[in-house]
Amino acid sequence: MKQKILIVEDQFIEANDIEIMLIKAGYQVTGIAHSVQQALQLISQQVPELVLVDIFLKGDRTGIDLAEILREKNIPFIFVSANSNHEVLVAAKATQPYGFIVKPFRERDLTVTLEIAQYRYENSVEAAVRKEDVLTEKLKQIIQCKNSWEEKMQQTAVALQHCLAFDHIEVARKSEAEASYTAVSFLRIGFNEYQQLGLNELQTITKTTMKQLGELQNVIFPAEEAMTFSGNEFAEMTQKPSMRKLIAEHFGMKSLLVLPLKLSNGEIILFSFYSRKPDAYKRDQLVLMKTFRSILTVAVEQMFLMGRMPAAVTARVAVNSAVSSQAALFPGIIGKSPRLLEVFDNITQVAPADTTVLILGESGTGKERIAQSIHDLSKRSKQPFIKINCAALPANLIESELFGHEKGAFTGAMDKRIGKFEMANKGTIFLDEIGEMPIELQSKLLRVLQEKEIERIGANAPVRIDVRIITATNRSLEKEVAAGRFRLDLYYRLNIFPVSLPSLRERKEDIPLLAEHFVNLCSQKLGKSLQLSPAALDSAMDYDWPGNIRELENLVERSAVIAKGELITRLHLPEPPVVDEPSPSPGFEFMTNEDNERDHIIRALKKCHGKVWGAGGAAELLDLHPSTLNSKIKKLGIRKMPF
Ligand SMILES: Nc1ncnc2c1ncn2[C@@H]1O[C@H](COP(=O)(O)OP(=O)(O)OP(=O)(O)O)[C@@H](O)[C@H]1O
Repeated sequence: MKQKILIVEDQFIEANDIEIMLIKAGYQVTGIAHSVQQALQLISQQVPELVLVDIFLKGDRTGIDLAEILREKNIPFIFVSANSNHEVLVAAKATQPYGFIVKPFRERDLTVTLEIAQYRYENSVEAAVRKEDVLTEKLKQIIQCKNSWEEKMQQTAVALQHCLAFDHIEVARKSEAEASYTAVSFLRIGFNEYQQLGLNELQTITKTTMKQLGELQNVIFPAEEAMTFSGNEFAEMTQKPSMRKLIAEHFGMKSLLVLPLKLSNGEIILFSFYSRKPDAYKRDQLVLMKTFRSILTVAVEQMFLMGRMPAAVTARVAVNSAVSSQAALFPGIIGKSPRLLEVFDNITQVAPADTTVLILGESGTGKERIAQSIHDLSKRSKQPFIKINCAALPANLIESELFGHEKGAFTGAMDKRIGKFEMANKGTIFLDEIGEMPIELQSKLLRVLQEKEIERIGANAPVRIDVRIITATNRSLEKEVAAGRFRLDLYYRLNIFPVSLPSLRERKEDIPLLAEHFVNLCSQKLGKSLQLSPAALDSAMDYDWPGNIRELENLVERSAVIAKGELITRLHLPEPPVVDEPSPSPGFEFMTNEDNERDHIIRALKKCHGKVWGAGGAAELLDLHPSTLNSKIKKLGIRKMPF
């Protein structure tokens, strides 16, 4: 039986059309609402399995307002709208819909969108179940090993990290008889690396006396319910002196999720997860943690039976040999910044499943490396990992490259050829620069995703394949969809599990480690023992890195070759960005289109201080692809000069 669907649409005729399409396709329509209020009324009478929501509705509330309520109620929804401008897409996307369908649409578009929604929903449910299974298994192992209480807690923290990302965790115990908590807490300092923070550490780091710390510990917050605090709520909660305020201020934490566990003897164990991201914890994370509550309670209770939590905790850096290190799991991926750790968390979560992954990030941020890691950490690791760059192939070759061809399928097809998809069978295919895939081919890719079969050009029967798909792009696919260059249904199929890679500018704290790594690689290559001078490192920290890690890697290599001795005293960074002055006002003379375009680009470059790529760059401002802008700069002969 297909899903029960509620239609929320204020245009009578359109609502009617949708209803006819749905019924014809075998869906059950629970009702048609013309406003948010009416929709809520209908939902209170019968909960639908999915809601189709128009964005602009009669009344003062929009479909986006309804979407937020639906998320609260855990009811999946799809937007239906004629308006696909970028701002609306961004606002709609923030509500995490299961699909988006643009009017006017055909019956087939609607049914495909519904199928994708179903697939995505099942995937998210399956992901939650998988996380719970993995956590249960890990907790069992932790209980059985003969470690101390703190070690067990640290291992529990590591296990939880894969379910809920955090930068600091505190586990506190409050017995009925006692007025204050005893707590053990860990600050994340690397992937699977935590520093245990006891009162002694806090005293040193925060320059607070033991007496003051004792007083702060006595400020206890009610802990009956699982709750999240972010944004203003977090700021308000951390106004008055307390341990929470101390942690927030000294470690830069910006949001909190608290999860109280009530043990059978009445004691309360309070898990506090802190994150440096202001919006890390929302309803979804809360729901997920609540589902883990019972398995955590049982596990913590058993850990208690084996050893009490110490009243005063001595601090030390907790390094656990039982957990795999970053170097072992992600060889060659350097960095410890919170943004990169978040990426590692995402990868470890998604790698074991067959879920399709979309890697987003500027050029040179390491998308290919990350794709390789996902493959290496998956159960397909012994099978092929096939990469293909959709931007590097001429449009007329991509199809045969991807799907292969039969002998004589087209002029020049002298032999039968196996395509990349077939080569990747049982393994993983990595489609880089997916945003560049020609629209005609996108429907074929969609078919592979839906039917799990491919057809060689010129063949008369499809071939079944079992391939995990990882894609990557440095473009905004939403913008591509809005511009009609990328299929919305394909976007939803690919965007099941997005992993966003930070630019190097967003994780400058990793530059010293990365620079050292590349210097070591050069030393090996050149048979020297190279070092980077502090001044050269400082210049790297000040630079904007539009080309990200690849640019850093290339610059280190170039500077190493140029360096006279073994000390690299200078990184040969590009000259500060400089651009022409726009042409003087034309007065009564007419300007050509070319002059206008030239001036327009120069103004944009000046506004962005000469930056072309990435966030805040001229390409973004002009809504152009950076390489398109670069070729225009060349073509229009825009020269460099100081500004
Ligand atoms: N975290 C990292 N640590 C060390 N080296 C890295 C890291 N990330 C990327 N690199 C190196 O930087 C270079 C660029 O990485 P990669 O090719 O994966 O980037 P990309 O995002 O796929 O680029 P593009 O979008 O241009 O295809 C590679 O040589 C890669 O090995």
